[in-house]
Amino acid sequence: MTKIAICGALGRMGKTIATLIDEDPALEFVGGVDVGEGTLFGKRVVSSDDIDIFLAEDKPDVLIDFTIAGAAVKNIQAASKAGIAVVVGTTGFSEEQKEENRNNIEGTIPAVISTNFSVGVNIFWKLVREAAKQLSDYDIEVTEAHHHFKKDAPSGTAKTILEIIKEEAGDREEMYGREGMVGERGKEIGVHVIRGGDIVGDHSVMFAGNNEVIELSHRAYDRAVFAHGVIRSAKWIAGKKPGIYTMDDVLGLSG
Ligand SMILES: NC(=O)C1=CN([C@@H]2O[C@H](COP(=O)(O)OP(=O)(O)OC[C@H]3O[C@@H](n4cnc5c(N)ncnc54)[C@H](O)[C@@H]3O)[C@@H](O)[C@H]2O)C=CC1
Ligand SMILES: O=C(O)C1=N[C@H](C(=O)O)C[C@H](O)C1
Repeated sequence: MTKIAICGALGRMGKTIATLIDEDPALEFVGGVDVGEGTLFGKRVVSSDDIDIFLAEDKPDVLIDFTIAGAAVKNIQAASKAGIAVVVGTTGFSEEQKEENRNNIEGTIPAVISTNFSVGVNIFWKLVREAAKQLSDYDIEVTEAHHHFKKDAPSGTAKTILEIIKEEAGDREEMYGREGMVGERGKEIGVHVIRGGDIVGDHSVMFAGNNEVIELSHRAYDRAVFAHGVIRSAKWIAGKKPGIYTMDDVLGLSG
């Protein structure tokens, strides 16, 4: 039985993940951490100030983090001190925060970190990579849409898409929206962010050439698609060697 705790337990993703853990006979939900205290599936959710004592007392095998970037850095540090594996879905990290996470993880604990835990998105990224490689001279535009509560922009998934395109189609400037006399299009990647309603998560990449357009897109209809990937990762990471792993490792798609 793998014991799991969740940081951000009372949030949208936290509750979705806890529901799947509760239904899984191979997993035990031991409780969580959030800004305020509470309960979830009969287990305590403690204040983030008490994370060290919570980890020492409840001893999860895996700590899952879906919070905000600044909080996630501290939570990963706490897991590292306690020697607990982590699965991190939080997005919006700065380069400095990513470096801090690497320092806390490498050589100390195993971690799966992904900007998107949906299996579909992980395959979508591979399709984007192939298209960017083959159509490196086409004009490329990335669009993402999310619910109106989302704090970071562009989404972590869109940032991963931008990294992939730059790796395959050459380093290009990002152009966030366009307004006024913008002149002829340059060697850039247009980036467009939509926020509204309860959109779970849409991403699309357009490759526009002469007389043809190819568009690849992914739409999540339910947060359960992310949560299922998180559960798969939590089962996979328990007992692994220290280091940072990706969903490619979890899904056996590396190499
Ligand atoms: N990688 C992936 O597949 C996915 C990533 N996300 C990311 O996960 C994060 C959370 O998303 P949602 O659940 O929609 O947000 P949310 O706002 O519903 O939940 C975040 C929770 O974290 C709590 N929190 C804030 N500071 C904390 C701290 N110091 N310690 C513990 N808890 C703290 C908040 O009170 C809240 O309950 C975002 O960064 C989002 O982009 C969301 C969906 C999928
Ligand atoms: O905040 C969200 O909701 C989501 N965040 C992730 C991101 O920033 O890419 C993944 C998903 O799109 C939902």
